[in-house]
Amino acid sequence: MKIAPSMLASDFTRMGECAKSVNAADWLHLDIMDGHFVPNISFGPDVVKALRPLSDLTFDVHLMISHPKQYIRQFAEAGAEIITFHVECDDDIDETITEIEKYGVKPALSLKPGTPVECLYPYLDRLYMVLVMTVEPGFGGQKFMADQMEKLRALRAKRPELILEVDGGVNRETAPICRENGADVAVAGTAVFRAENIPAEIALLRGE
Ligand SMILES: O=C(CO)[C@@H](O)[C@H](O)COP(=O)(O)O
Repeated sequence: MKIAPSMLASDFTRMGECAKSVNAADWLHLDIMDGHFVPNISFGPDVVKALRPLSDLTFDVHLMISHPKQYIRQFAEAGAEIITFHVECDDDIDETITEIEKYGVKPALSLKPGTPVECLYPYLDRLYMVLVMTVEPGFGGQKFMADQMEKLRALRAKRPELILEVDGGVNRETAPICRENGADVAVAGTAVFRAENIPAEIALLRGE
């Protein structure tokens, strides 16, 4: 399982150093929150752009915003390689996927814990990845929701080749549950950035 540390859990006074500190990981997860789709506000495309030259990891941008379509160009130009947006957003889903594809970025969809997995089915053929939220989006440091694992199993059965990412509450205890249920990538914020030995923690979460 690949590990994508979430910069939301990093020390914002030294984000550059924090991005470099997780170079042993696979992807860098960048949580974008607008204070409307979720109650929290994080950071925007300028921060993604500033971090881009500091890391060779795949930039995995997760848009928790009500109107993703109008911001796709900015995040693509900032260096996003994967852009995930939410099936519950207020924009047209197919049009937003088309906008992501227009910039040569890989499109992904996410869903909140209360949203049935079937809501994603009409779009699966167009997606590179699905991000299954294992907490209510908005804040780091929440408890992992194991009941979301059935979504992973349903998606794997429906589209065996689809990349499946999990996000929220992933730590030493819950990472094995994600692996057992077929997650390809796990986002981990608190577990990675609060670790005493970050590379060792990443290896542990990967299952090495
Ligand atoms: O998108 C989110 C929260 O909305 C996640 O990326 C969390 O930020 C993951 O943080 P931890 O649960 O690992 O602390």
